[in-house]
Amino acid sequence: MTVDQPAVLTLKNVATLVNRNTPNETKILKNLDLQVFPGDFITVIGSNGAGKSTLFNTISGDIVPDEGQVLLNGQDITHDSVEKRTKFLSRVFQDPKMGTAPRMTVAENLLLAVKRGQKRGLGLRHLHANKARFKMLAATMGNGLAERLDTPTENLSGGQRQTLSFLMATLNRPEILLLDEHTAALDPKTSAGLMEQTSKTVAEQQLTCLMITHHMEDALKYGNRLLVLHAGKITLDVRGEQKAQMTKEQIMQLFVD
Ligand SMILES: Nc1ncnc2c1ncn2[C@@H]1O[C@H](COP(=O)(O)OP(=O)(O)OP(=O)(O)O)[C@@H](O)[C@H]1O
Repeated sequence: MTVDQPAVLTLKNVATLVNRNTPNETKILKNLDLQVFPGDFITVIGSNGAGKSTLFNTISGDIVPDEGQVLLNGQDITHDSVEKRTKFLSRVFQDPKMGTAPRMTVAENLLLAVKRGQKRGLGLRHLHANKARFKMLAATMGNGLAERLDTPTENLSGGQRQTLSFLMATLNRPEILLLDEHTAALDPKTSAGLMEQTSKTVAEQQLTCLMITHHMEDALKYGNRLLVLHAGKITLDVRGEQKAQMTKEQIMQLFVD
């Protein structure tokens, strides 16, 4: 992470309303400002309903904010569609079923990920040419995925499927990677394995990444920066040594307060 470089992603005074112009109108994100710098690995925590998913939906383009702007490398992308943003942004969701096409094999899914954002698509005939690379990539995950390249993803375990989603999301080195509780649906051992792999990939590729988690330990252990969201506002934003010094108890206290 380099704060002396210009921000990759900027949220300027972003506000999101629901039930607009009704008596139930509520502001979810409350004029939020955020600058994400190249190589930032930000863990995002907050109680249920704090606005974490709304924040990610705003970054991904699923939600257009009612006020404020979203900028990528200084360019206004506030009104750019989700599809347009897939050129620079990848997201992995909590549900292992979300990131992959179930009837397609592991290799075919990986080919889809390679094709993403390219003007001219790669035909399935390119599968063979990419097989060796896919096998090598899958082998780095160390969970048997490399032996299942020709298996439809619906026949994979949840852990393997989520690992594949993660691989697909990082294959083309996205400028921004959003991890939306991506290990929450996995058993503790599998979850820990994917978290280690995540940390390794983010470091190796020097990715800029935001990760929502409800695991305090993971929020503290991983990343260079920690955000706490509460009632639509960022109530804590620490990085580097300051983050490293934080304890679980201090974070819990923030939630109580
Ligand atoms: N379309 C909507 N209509 C009404 N309220 C909404 C809508 N979308 C979100 N909310 C409310 O906005 C608040 C923030 O929701 P959001 O899903 O962003 O929180 P979160 O921090 O991701 O929560 P969780 O940890 O439970 O996933 C919640 O109180 C939620 O009920």
